[in-house]
Amino acid sequence: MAATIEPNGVLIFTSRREVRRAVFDALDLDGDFVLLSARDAGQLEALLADAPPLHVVVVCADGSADTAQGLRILRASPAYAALPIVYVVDDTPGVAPEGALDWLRTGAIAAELAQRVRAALQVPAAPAGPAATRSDWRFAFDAGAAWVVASTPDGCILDSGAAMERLWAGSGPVQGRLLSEVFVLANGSGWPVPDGDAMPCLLRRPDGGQIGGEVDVRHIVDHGAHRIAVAFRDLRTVDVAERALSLLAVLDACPSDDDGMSEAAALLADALELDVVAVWSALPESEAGPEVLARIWNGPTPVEWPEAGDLPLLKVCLGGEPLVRLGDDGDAPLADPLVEALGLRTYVLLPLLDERRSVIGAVLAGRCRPSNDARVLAPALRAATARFASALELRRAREQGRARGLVDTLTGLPNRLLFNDRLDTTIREAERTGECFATLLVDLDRFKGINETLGHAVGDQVLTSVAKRLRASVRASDTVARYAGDEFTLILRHIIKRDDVLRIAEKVVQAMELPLSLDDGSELQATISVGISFFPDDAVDGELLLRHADEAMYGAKSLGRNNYQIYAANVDAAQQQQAELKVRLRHAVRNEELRVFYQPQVEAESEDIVGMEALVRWEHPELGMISPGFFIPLAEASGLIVPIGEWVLRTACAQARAWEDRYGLGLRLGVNLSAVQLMQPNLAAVVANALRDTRLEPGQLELEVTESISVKTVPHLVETLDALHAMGCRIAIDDFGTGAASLDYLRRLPADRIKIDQSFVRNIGVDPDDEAIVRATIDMAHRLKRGVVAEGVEIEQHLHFLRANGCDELQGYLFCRPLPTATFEKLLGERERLVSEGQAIPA
Ligand SMILES: Nc1nc2c(ncn2[C@@H]2O[C@@H]3COP(=O)(O)O[C@H]4[C@@H](O)[C@H](n5cnc6c(=O)[nH]c(N)nc65)O[C@@H]4COP(=O)(O)O[C@H]3[C@H]2O)c(=O)[nH]1
Repeated sequence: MAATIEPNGVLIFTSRREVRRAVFDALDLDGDFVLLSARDAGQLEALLADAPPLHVVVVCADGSADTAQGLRILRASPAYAALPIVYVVDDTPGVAPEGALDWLRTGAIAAELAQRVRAALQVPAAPAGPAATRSDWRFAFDAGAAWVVASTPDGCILDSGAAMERLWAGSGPVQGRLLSEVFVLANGSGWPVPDGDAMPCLLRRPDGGQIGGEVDVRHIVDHGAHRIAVAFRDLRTVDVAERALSLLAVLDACPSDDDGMSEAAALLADALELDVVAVWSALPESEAGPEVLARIWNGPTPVEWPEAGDLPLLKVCLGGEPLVRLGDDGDAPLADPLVEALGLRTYVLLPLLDERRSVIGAVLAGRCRPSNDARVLAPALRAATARFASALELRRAREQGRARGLVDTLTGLPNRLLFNDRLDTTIREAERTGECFATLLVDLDRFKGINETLGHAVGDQVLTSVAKRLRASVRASDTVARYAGDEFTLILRHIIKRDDVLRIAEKVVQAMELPLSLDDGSELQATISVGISFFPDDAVDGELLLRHADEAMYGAKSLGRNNYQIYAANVDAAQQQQAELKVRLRHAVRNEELRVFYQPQVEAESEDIVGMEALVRWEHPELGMISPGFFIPLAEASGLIVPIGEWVLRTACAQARAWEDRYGLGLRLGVNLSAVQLMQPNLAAVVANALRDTRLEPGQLELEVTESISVKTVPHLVETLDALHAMGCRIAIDDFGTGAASLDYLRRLPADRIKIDQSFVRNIGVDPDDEAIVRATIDMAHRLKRGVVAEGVEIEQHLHFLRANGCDELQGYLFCRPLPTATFEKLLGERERLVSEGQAIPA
């Protein structure tokens, strides 16, 4: 008989619930580990008293007194003193926790922890006492930096990283040298210097070679000894394009008003070490002459600026000609009072062009010394110029009056210019916050025909009504703009799941279903085609996002109009893959490739588990775990959802019964029913058989019916659900609030509970409209004597809001992700253990 391999005991010690949860999720997938957790030193002590077999400890190095106390308890126990510890540290660089065998940042738990714990298991137990291993200096620096560590105060280099060895290569060991021999600080300071970042510095090699760069310096304590850690960044590797791009990103963060323009000019001057940056606006039709909008002068002495109208170079540039002078060589420059007054030896004067390529201003960048960095200067300035030009155009539009310039007079919606500005702002924010959003391009089908046959007045009425319906289909925080003629553009913010956007797109298309009423009392049926692209998946710049949405919109048109399509980089390939998967899915049940995961639902006040939702997964042999969000629609389209749904129901009921027999908690089991299943005349019999065969109490089974299923499209929906209800099963309305008929649903269906859709929960703290919907939904459900579960509870803020507003139960990543059967079982086991010990129940 093969020997069974005992799982390794891993102790997780942290008071931070989100870290505990992440560690649990990362380690508890394959059953290799038995996990124990302690939140504080007291709990740790109680746990160790039972002498559980432990092999590795994962500790969150939060610097707290309680963590230090816990570590002392661990080290004081002879059985555990030599256990390897893997530390989890926050994402900012810090100092190595004493005695760390290994460490990782919190952000890397999911990707790296299991591997590091396995590696730690291979390390022979170290003798108790302070670690004698070589220190790991990655704590002090970003990964990949070329670092050295020196003693203090003499600055003798004791240790160095691989990147440093590479820079030093072929020149003997760097250890033993003095910091002052190796690093020459540009400001002339001698070593040691205080802590600091990005200090310009030369790395001097014994072969005489010098490398220009920067150093970050940290004074750290390692095992009680004071050290200086120095990280060197080789600036030779900074590529031209990268510098231009990062400059552009900085400039982009400036607002597009006059202050923003001065801010951008100052940033440009700093980044490129320019002595002067000036921006002029010049309207071709204006008699007033060029107007200075921003003027940065970093030159040695104050100067008197000549009148803009008297500058020959500016005049040439405003005529559309760029002027570049990078040193004293070449033809004698055109005499210019400004160049002379400022003493410029290097300058670039570029025209600013609007979208129609008309000159609307000029930008001057210059230095009082010759330049040898034209490769950086030219592209960086070109990038900056585009930014100044669009700010200038926007400013001009604002000057012309908000009503005329930025808002479309017919529909009252933002126009193209304002939309582009909002899109840029949204991109900048999203880059900072990591938010995902969608861009929709909406085109009226056959609008040209309406305009030509019924006249422009009717065309205008159609556009106005469509604008109103679009505005009404989305949230107040979303943008709807009239982009051009019959084209509208939308930005849908804070998107987590693509499905959320598809739902809104569906709503937008459906919003046109009712005919539009015209002024003369007649009616007209309009339809629209919608293209969707996603930031950042499809593109990270506004122009490309719109281009992709446009392509998708043409895809919708070619599919017969009156529908929406998502941008797909390669539509054919995606369709081909779907067709192949459909074939494969046919055999998934037989091949035992489907799995049921379970996600706990907890009582809002106590956070104790009261139920679970069964969620199917497809473990494709080559593609790995496939989400139901992807394959359930395929299964529905091919009718395969009927056998798959029945398999999920039977598997989950049998499991719920087994847990009931073992733990007796009366947990409720939620199982999703799709519209196709609800259309089967024998559904009630299928459910009854599953309950009979598995011996699960009908009252423990909750069938979840999504709100998007329409009473109209599923014949006998009410009767079917009534029959299931009469059997004793509970009915929950899933995704509540996302459809058009929420109230109607509640009144007509025998629902016991509603599940607030996660798109609303996610916007708690983000969108007051959605908060109001959540509050109203809870209130309405309670008035109608229905229970409420909130889905997608991810952060403490969601929890507090939902609790404060009386939501009964909660489900979401904050408490637990959907878990495979074995892991869920461990969760129940852990709960039982804590309850039997009289301890608080794990959240
Ligand atoms: N972002 C986020 N998501 C959270 C959080 N908590 C739970 N979720 C996810 O939200 C979904 C909840 O299920 P659903 O609304 O019924 O939505 C389900 C359901 O409509 C469908 N589905 C899953 N299993 C079945 C099934 O057996 N039969 C049918 N007909 N549909 C199923 O697929 C959908 C997606 O399932 P999953 O991918 O498992 O996604 C699950 C779950 O993993 C959270 O805090 N944040």
